[in-house]
Amino acid sequence: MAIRFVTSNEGKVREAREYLADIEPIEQINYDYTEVQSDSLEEIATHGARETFEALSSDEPVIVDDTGLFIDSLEGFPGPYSAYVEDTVGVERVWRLTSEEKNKRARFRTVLAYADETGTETFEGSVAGTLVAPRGEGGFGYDPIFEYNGETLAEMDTEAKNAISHRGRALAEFAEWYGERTDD
Ligand SMILES: O=c1[nH]c(=O)c2ncn([C@@H]3O[C@H](COP(=O)(O)OP(=O)(O)OP(=O)(O)O)[C@@H](O)[C@H]3O)c2[nH]1
Ligand SMILES: [Mg+2]
Repeated sequence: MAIRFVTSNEGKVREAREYLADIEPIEQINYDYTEVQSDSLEEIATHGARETFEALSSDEPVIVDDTGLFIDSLEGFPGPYSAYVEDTVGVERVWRLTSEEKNKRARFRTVLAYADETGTETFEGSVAGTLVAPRGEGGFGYDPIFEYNGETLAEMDTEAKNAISHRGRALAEFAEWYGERTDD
């Protein structure tokens, strides 16, 4: 049975497909679920997945991915507001905000929520890295300013990014759980 990935972000879908291709087909759908006002990615993703599953008549399970960039020197900003901050001030200015700070550490976190008729489950992944001046053409979002092991996420191909990324780790957890569950 296909899994419906509820998102407007094609980069997320590309990464999920690369990872889950052998498990289930991933179908992208747009559904404007309520983004609850919360500083918890888990709460936002769980509500989104549940609401979407209940609203659509099909039995096919849904997943929602809520991601944030948490910058140490800015007390975790933009965190759950990462999409809003990218759309308003943009990635380049987020870099400039932190370029003067001594501590350039940041962390990406993804919470993936899965919902079907039996309930909702969440899976989490995170990666720590260093903020740098933008480099690379791949990826999306904040990828060009986030360096891991000498390379920005935008300098990696999808497979290399998935192997170390917040989303890749959440997808790995999900795939393990989903595999065990469909075995029996
Ligand atoms: O450098 C990045 N590497 C990533 O792997 C990544 N994943 C998400 N993001 C960005 O973080 C915000 C998440 O917001 P978000 O979870 O609400 O997603 P979104 O609004 O883009 O799509 P949707 O799924 O909500 O429709 C948005 O600004 C995304 O561009 C990333 N940036
Ligand atoms: Mg969003």
